[in-house]
Amino acid sequence: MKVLVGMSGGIDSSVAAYLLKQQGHEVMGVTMTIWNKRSHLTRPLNSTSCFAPDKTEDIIAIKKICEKIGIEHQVLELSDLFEEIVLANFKTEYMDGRTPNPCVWCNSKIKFGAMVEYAKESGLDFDRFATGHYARIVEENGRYAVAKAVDLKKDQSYFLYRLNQQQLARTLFPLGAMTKEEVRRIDVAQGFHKVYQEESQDFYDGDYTDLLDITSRPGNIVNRQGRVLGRHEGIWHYTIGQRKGLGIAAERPLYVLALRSDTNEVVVGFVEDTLQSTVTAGDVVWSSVQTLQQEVMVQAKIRSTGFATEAKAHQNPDGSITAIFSDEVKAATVGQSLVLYDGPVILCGGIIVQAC
Ligand SMILES: Nc1ncnc2c1ncn2[C@@H]1O[C@H](COP(=O)(O)OP(=O)(O)OP(=O)(O)O)[C@@H](O)[C@H]1O
Repeated sequence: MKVLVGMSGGIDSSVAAYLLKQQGHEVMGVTMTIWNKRSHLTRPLNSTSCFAPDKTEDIIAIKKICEKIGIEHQVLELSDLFEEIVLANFKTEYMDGRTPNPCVWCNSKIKFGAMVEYAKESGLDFDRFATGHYARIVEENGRYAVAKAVDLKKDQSYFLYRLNQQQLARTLFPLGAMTKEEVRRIDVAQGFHKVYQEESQDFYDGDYTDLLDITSRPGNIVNRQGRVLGRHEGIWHYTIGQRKGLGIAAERPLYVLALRSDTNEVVVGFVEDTLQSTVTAGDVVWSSVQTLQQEVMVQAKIRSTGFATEAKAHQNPDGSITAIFSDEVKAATVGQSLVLYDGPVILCGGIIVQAC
């Protein structure tokens, strides 16, 4: 089989490409560059970031690894698309007071979407696209679904729930059944990386004001009753559930409860105000099932970190999904994703529109 592997220069994609080659596939590496338009920004991330390999030395290092594995390598310049699709969405969401997860968006729209299509249009010949993600794809009753990785500590299935059936059908995750330890051992044995590489951590580690080309709009920090407690420098500097850095003295710790874009207010409250039991998500992507015909018990995740917890889920007449958690969850955030699992397998997921 001809397999195109997304190469970030990190341990995981290097080992994924190596394993596919060992299995006898015809492998080729591809690296997308997406930050070129924004070279004025501080370096987005550590050297293994999904978004980092835009510097010449990074590309040279990736090409060296590909040479070692014995595969061809191509660079695809996608900064226009990244700007149009991921950054534009990120900006709109933030300006509207939501907290988006750009990695979820980028995976479905760019990495497993536009990049793969662009690679085909550029004349690259391949049957499957592979990455070094820790996740699995299962096929049942004619449908593909994303499932958790065997190494639960490394599981990245949450970030991949928006992949559609067509994307899943052409995708391979060679590391899904491996532990990070095993992968690291292969990397060391093959000498792909001389120094230990940090994992990708976040989307962008600079100031969002620079990234989004927006000017700060100071406003009020208020409590749930509307009483003004302090001032803020722009609502996008805050995240729901945040406790530190509010700069307000109170008898008990305060948490960010909501970001109101219409009034430009940050709403704060006490820990008990951050707890919710009912979370609703729209713009649903169906993975192992096409619909929820009746109420089902699931394990649900409302953010990329932490484990899934028990909930009862149902589909609403407008197509959205609602999870009612057995134990209250903390700071479910509008704009993040609600992902429902049946054991290790993703049933569906969507963008959180309401939590109470
Ligand atoms: N710029 C890129 N071009 C092509 N594929 C990429 C790029 N960045 C990341 N990928 C693919 O997406 C996978 C997951 O990316 P992520 O940023 O989560 O890195 P990671 O888990 O630290 O993996 P790695 O160790 O390979 O960097 C990578 O293993 C790689 O296959």
